Amino acid sequence: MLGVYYNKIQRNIPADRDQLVMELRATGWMEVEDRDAIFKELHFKTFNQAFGFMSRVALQAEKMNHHPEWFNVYNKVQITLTTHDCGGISKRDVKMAKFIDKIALSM
Ligand SMILES: C[C@H](O)[C@H](O)[C@H]1CNC2=NC(N)=NC(=O)C2=N1
Repeated sequence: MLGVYYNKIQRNIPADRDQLVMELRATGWMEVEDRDAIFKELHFKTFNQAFGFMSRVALQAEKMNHHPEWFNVYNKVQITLTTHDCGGISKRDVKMAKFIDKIALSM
């Protein structure tokens, strides 16, 4: 099952990929221009909230063995998601993006 799980969302199945990326776009994610990855910028009220959010995402990332590339300054967190093993966006990234959205809403 690991093979399936890690599968890149193929560019040659545009309908599937477009559907998933469209759903993510609706929640503020965008496709990165120069690599196959998705990106989102989140703003919190305080550094404490931003870091609290990051802590919860970090625990989930470790559980999934799927870690975000991220950058934090005070209350702002920029996140890029991609899958090294397949060199692009996979279902793991979609799962992580949805988790991130859920946690951000709960902060
Ligand atoms: C060797 C290790 O399993 C891999 O590098 C894991 C760790 N974290 C990861 N994180 C992300 N975002 N993508 C990966 O493909 C990935 N793979």
